Amino acid sequence: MNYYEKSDLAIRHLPVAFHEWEEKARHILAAGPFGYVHGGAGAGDTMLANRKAFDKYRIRPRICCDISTRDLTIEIFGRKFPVPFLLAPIGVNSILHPEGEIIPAKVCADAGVPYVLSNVSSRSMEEVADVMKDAVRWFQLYPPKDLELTRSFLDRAKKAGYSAIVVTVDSTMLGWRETDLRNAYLPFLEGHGMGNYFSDPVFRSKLEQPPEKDKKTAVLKALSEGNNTCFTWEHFAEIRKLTDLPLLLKGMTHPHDARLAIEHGANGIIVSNHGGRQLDGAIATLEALPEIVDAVGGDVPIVMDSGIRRGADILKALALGATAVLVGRPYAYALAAAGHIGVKSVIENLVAETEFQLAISGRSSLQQIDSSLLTEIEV
Ligand SMILES: Cc1cc2nc3c(=O)[nH]c(=O)nc-3n(C[C@H](O)[C@H](O)[C@H](O)COP(=O)(O)O)c2cc1C
Ligand SMILES: CCCCCCC(=O)C(=O)O
Repeated sequence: MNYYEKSDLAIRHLPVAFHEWEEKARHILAAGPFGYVHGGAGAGDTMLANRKAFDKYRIRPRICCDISTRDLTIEIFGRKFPVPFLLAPIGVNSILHPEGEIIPAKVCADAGVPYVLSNVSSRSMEEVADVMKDAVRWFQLYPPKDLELTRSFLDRAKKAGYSAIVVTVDSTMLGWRETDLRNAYLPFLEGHGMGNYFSDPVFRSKLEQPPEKDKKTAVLKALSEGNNTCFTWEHFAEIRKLTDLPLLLKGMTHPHDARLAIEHGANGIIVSNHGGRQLDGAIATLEALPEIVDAVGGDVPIVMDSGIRRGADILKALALGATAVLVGRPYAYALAAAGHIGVKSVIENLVAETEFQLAISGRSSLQQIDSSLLTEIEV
């Protein structure tokens, strides 16, 4: 995208930076939904640490390099993606916009950016797949306690064209979220985020009454499946046996867990602390990344998230060894504030800014990004 196209966006008075989208969303949303997206666990220390970690690194540009062509493509599981980011799984999008996950799915499909659909999406995985046509999509799974239900989710995802499964393991118990406690707000209890459960034949077969007749019991049953506090490596190995799709394990910050994930059949790992929403006081993901990169030794792709807000963040994560990153809250705020045009604008700006940053750092392709891009400073 060039400056003239960008000025077209400016004419429409759309926000540009993350904090502007955040403020727009704060004004548009009621306290409950806004607090749910915005909040972190406990004192919010980890959420803050995720951002501060990026300040420890500065980009040291090279000069007099030919940057007349720029290549932002990456490859994961044999597929080429146009940019080094995917949209993170964010559940309950109906608290942000009536069309819910349909909007980010459509925008991703148009832009060629892969979309990771949440297990607790408001819309079913089939509805989302329908609007994405042939575009790349992954499905995120909160491993249910019930193996038959797990199999059903995995089979449905494969049938609906999802090409990888992201198993999130850092939220088998929801974090201590003080904003939500203060607001007495949990979107699931209002029926949000049940698109995949309520449309699932196995899930429905376990209910005495269908969700249409007894929603409260169905919601509580779904939540109890997802609150899978017994989950261990043995269960992950079971999931491995249930699908031939590539499996990524999301929610780790320890290098030993990265190795264990690979030993138990993971094809990729996602370094994440859930945007600081789960374990307050936990290590920032950018701080955890280098040790994990060492431990993995190039065996599988490493995706990283938590705190990615702009192009410089993406380049820093890649320079420290990530293959790609996930973008979370930025698109959630844009969805709430401006729907389709909002999410589209966030993606377009991120692509454009990443390309500018790459070029002005003296590199013409992501293959040239390594630790020599960065210098660590005292903060
Ligand atoms: C409102 C909200 C809902 C989320 N829902 C999910 C989810 O359903 N599944 C999941 O694996 N991660 C979920 N996440 C975590 C994101 O995938 C991602 O790890 C996080 O947003 C990254 O942090 P950041 O948004 O601060 O960059 C959610 C995050 C937010 C903010
Ligand atoms: C078993 C349901 C857990 C949903 C967690 C949603 C989420 O990831 C978040 O709010 O963060």
